[in-house]
Amino acid sequence: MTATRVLVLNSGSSSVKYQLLEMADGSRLAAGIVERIGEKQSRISHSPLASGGERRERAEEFANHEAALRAVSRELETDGYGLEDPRLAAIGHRVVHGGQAFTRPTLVDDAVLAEIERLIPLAPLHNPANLEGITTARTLNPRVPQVAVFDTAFHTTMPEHAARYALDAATADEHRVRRYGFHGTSHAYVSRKAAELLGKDPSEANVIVLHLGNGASASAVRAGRCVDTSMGLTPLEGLVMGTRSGDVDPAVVFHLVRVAGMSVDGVDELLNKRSGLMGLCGDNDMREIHRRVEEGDEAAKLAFDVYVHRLKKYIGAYCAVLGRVDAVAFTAGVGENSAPVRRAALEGMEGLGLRLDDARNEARPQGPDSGKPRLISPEGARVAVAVVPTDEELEIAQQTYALVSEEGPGARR
Ligand SMILES: Nc1ncnc2c1ncn2[C@@H]1O[C@H](COP(=O)(O)OP(=O)(O)O)[C@@H](O)[C@H]1O
Ligand SMILES: CC(=O)OP(=O)(O)O
Ligand SMILES: [Mg+2]
Repeated sequence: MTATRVLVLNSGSSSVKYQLLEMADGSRLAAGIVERIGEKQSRISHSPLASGGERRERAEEFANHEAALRAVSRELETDGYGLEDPRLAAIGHRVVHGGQAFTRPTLVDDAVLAEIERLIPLAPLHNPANLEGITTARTLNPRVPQVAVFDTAFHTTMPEHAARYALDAATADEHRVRRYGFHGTSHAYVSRKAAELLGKDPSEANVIVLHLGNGASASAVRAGRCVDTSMGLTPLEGLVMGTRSGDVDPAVVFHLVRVAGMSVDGVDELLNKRSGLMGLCGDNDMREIHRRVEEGDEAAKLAFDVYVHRLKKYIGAYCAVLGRVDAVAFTAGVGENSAPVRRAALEGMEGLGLRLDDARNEARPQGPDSGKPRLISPEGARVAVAVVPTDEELEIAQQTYALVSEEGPGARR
């Protein structure tokens, strides 16, 4: 029996999203999410897609990622897709921080695990969860290859002048302080899809990708290679996010420590978890912010305006970095669904060739078209503006499968 299936695990700080894909035809066999890991009301929601069976949802206390993954394994087993299934070719894991060491998908061994662990200080919210996902998956099936696909990998092509902070060089080198960038799997996938939508080869297209989810980042992609991105040493720099501040004057930190008497950990927590949209108006969900703006809520309006102003600045910056822009692609939860954010972000940018067709921007394609990339700029616009739904799980599965197919049975350990 040939092994043609890939299980993808995306372990976040408090959730695990997973998908089982059949690579022979690209179909999804099962998918689900475990949420609120470590809390009393954690829950699992599992959809057996291939059989068309009902979604199964259940509340259960999952103390950690190991318990969550064991539950995922049991759900898959119930559908006849146990982790011991010989049709499983590999398990692909999203790993957020790969530092400079990892520039491509990598077969996991003890040395790879040690390096992911060494990078924890640079991604304290994400890498520990990714590690626990990998070690648990290895325990559940020690024979199937485990592949790590890094958020940072796509950004390793950034030129040194974009990756460097203007800091004392010896200190920066000693402590690996540089800009790494994140969400790379999404930026890679979406920039390629945007080129395809224009009927171009990725090597011919310059694309600005705006990945606007809970975490948010922008990238400038020239001829299929990333040349700049908004996240830096950690996923805190750049755009305004759900709970993260994005760019601030670094002296804000000294001020809060020296004058406000906060601890360094306190400031870290403030900037990562109590800032962004949440900090400005008490809500991190863009849908809720739209609702409050409609009602005339001023704090929500200010949060929306700060979010959009930052976004606009990065779009302008990346027009300058790229010189010629073929497409601007909006993606992830906010980018794919919020017509008001897209409209406000591009307002007044006609001078840069950026225009929207309002009817296209407001349209909400249903059914099989809902997941497809679509243009929202008018016919004949100098720069194409597009909504391109991201699919990090599919991209991780394809990169994982390509690696184990290349390596052949020797990849098995
Ligand atoms: N219809 C919508 N309008 C505006 N924002 C939306 C809509 N649907 C989802 N979102 C926003 O998308 C965000 C989550 O994006 P997502 O890409 O799923 O995040 P992540 O994968 O980082 O958890 C939330 O802030 C949510 O408010
Ligand atoms: C790197 C990052 O910010 O990831 P997420 O958006 O999943 O939090
Ligand atoms: Mg996401």
